[in-house]
Amino acid sequence: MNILIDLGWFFKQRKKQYIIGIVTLIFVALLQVLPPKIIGYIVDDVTSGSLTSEQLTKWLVILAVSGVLMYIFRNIWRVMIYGSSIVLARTIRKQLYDHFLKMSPAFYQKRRVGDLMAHATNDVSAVQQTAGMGVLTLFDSLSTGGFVILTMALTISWKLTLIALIPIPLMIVMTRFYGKLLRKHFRTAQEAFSSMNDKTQESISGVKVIKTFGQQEEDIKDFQQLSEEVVEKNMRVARVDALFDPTIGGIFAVSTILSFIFGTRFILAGEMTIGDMVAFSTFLGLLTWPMLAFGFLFNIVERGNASYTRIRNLLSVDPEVQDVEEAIDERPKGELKVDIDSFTFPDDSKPALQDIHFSLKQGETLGIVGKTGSGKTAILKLLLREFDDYSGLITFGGHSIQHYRQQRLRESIGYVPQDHFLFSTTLAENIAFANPTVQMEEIRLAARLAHIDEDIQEFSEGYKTIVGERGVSLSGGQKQRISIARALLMKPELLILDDSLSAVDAKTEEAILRSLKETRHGETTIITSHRLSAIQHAHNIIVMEQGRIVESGTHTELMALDGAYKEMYDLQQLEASVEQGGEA
Ligand SMILES: Nc1ncnc2c1ncn2[C@@H]1O[C@H](COP(=O)(O)OP(=O)(O)OP(=O)(O)O)[C@@H](O)[C@H]1O
Repeated sequence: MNILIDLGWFFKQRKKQYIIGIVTLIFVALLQVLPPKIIGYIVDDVTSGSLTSEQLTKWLVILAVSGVLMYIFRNIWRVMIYGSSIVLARTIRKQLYDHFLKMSPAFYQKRRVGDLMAHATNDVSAVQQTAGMGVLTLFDSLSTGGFVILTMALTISWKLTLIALIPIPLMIVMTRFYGKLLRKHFRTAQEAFSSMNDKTQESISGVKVIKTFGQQEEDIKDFQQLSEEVVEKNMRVARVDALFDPTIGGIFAVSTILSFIFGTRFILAGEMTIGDMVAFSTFLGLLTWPMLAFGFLFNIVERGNASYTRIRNLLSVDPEVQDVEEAIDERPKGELKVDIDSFTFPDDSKPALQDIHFSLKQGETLGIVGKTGSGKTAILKLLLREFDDYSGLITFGGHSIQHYRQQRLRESIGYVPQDHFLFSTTLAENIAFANPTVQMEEIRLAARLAHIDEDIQEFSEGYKTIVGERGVSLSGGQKQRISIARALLMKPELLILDDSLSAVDAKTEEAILRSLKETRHGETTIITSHRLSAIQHAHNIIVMEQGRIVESGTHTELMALDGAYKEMYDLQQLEASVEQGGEA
């Protein structure tokens, strides 16, 4: 029952609705007691031959009125209690969503998307059940059961009532035991569901790779195996589930047998009338639901418990990167100074960056080059505050980047990542992602600067063309340029192109770089690239090797050094001339 206490914060929020719901529920329970009592009276009056038509009408009117009231009250409690449980699901889903958005990439590196989705769907619905059906069954079983038992004891025979209740403690013990078992199995079933969810997500996202490598059959086998596990673990849950009803039914049967044996004796002894016995057995029938509900209650509550524990475990993970107290609430602007002594990725053993020192005045362009895995993106990740755990200091506009509100820092940086992500919406909305209210003219201007406007005009619906599964498929270069337009639209103080021109041809690359140079006068730019043509005109270029800066300077200075940069340059020139020769 812990979960009902753990959800106390929500019950407090919806106090009014729950009170109305529970009070009407209790009224219904009270009203339910009337019909058997009335039937008992009618039976006795019929047996004694004293029933008048007036009396019969009176009883029938009472029955009809209580029926109408029960109809109204049942409706009210459903709206109040079930309605609140839907609000709870929405609240928890929002808590999870807010939490997901607060978390840094390190969090996602450790967790699987399918698992996170399972938390936001299956687990939330199990908790919703607890706040709806769970609360209902708790109060319904207690109030209906309580009133029925009290009426039986006080108006018919307390002795027979006690006899009928003899097997109840056994029922409580058994349902508690099943409840514990159920919680354990339900948790493992939810974990299996998470894994299957994850597999489905991964297979659908990676379907092209799976097909290209002819791995469909293997993938189907993997999926089947996970699916089998889900079935097997849910079967365990179902097996425990299946124990509740027969146990309760069995115990109820014992109660009925006991009350018939002893009821007949009491009638023969003159302690009870036949009408009393008829009423008593109807009351016993009314106890079926509270008893079953009691079983349901354990069932629902234990599922809710397991799911709420999973959700709370997830919510209790603090974001690695957080705003400091009284963080600067302004967009940083000005000189960028990077002094990183050392940085190691979480769970990694050797540093990814060491002794990285450079500065960049406002309006300047920095080029970062180096072999794959040399640490170019790692520097950018620290600038974006994806990780805070490094020794050294990065300042932007004279303050440590860790002293700005993260939101402000991110607003001032237009980051075009290597792996582009476009949403399944229109091209215009994809470009205006960071500022959805922006005018179409500005969207087009950004697209023109990124040299994607012409391509977009060629699509049948222009800027309204939908991207992704439901719409047009874009080439790698087109996606890159849309991502660049998206970043440019933010009018960032610092534009970062992380190898973002790799999929466009040399001519388009040059045109984009020229537009950037012409339009971004006072703003700073960082470009990482394998292709030296992209950074050749930068004010400063750093050459990375195994997480360290091995050379730095302008293109001319670096060429004069005759080191790693010159070697890369010569190699790329050679490649270019071979390609040209090949084409000729
Ligand atoms: N999240 C991470 N966790 C652990 N190690 C990482 C992580 N990201 C990158 N690395 C490692 O850090 C090193 C530097 O990677 P980085 O992505 O900065 O290289 P890069 O120069 O940008 O390469 P590329 O040009 O291929 O993008 C690599 O050895 C890489 O394996």
